[in-house]
Amino acid sequence: MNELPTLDLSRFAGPDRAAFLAALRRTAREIGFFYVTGHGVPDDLPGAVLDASRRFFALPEAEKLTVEMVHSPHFRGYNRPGWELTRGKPDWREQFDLAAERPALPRNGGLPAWARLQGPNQWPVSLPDFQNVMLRWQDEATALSIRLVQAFAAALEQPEDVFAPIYDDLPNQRIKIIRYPGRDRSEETQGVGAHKDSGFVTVLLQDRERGLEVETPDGWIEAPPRPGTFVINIGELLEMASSGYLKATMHRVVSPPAGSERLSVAFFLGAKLDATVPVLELPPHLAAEARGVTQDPLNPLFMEVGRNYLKSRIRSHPDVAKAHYADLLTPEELRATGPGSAY
Ligand SMILES: O=C(O)CCC(=O)C(=O)O
Ligand SMILES: [Fe+2]
Repeated sequence: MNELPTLDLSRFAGPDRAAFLAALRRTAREIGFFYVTGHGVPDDLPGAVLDASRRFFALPEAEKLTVEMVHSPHFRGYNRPGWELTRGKPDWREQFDLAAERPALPRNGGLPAWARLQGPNQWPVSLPDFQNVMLRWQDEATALSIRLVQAFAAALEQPEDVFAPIYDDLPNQRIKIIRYPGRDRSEETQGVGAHKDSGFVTVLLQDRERGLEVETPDGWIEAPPRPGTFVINIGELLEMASSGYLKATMHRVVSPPAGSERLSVAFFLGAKLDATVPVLELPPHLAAEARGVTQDPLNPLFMEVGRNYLKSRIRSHPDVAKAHYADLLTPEELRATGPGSAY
């Protein structure tokens, strides 16, 4: 196999549903990554989201730094290239993170530490349309992701809404707008290091430049942009809930060549922060094919959604952790300085 399969989600509601679910089940178990068509997202939206993203990155650095992530206990805002780490190594991408727009909870209300993740976004003041476009994308991508989660549930012969109790009302959405600057081939090429995503599913919108790579049983393959599609991948939450039937797959981005750049916008659907991941009871013929969850000692997984999510945010953003979660860090973590001070 040297390219990702393409699945037409509109078949989920059509006469062809059983064949669609069989293809989805096989793809989800073997690769965990695919292109989706028939997704129902309005035609104008992907282009508008990419245009707004391009305008954001074109702002003067001083302005981008007014919304730098370190100002936000909720891990929202801008990171300079090199300021996010994957497995302790800097990713060469600048990015802007936003999530569900909700009020911050009181810090000393006896709530668990992950409750600090909820809160408002930071918005760039000189781009008044940016917020509208991004929140519209958040709504559309949430609807698409929930539809996909329903399809995965159906593919595993569960009720479609089996996961609704852990995403209803307050799903944990996140959008990451990303620009990968070009780099000379003699330099490091980590745009973003190999990782799995943590939530239910990820919906990825790519501009024109390639760079995304996906680990398959036959080795790493490229997942170049294809107009009219999104790249979908399964996160660790669905892998845990399905005892490893649905596969959370490693992926990475290689920096584009010097003189070019790559833009992408990733949407992540996570469960409610106060939820615990349920373990589905699979029918025997599917349970026999489930591979079990792979635990990585460098990245322990927790079934409590808020705890798991806060762990990954703290590991990725040591500067934000020091500014807002110092009470959770060890003296050694607190002493470390600068973006490269991985722990
Ligand atoms: O930019 C991309 O294509 C992928 C980004 C990604 O995997 C992530 O941010 O989790
Ligand atoms: Fe990812």
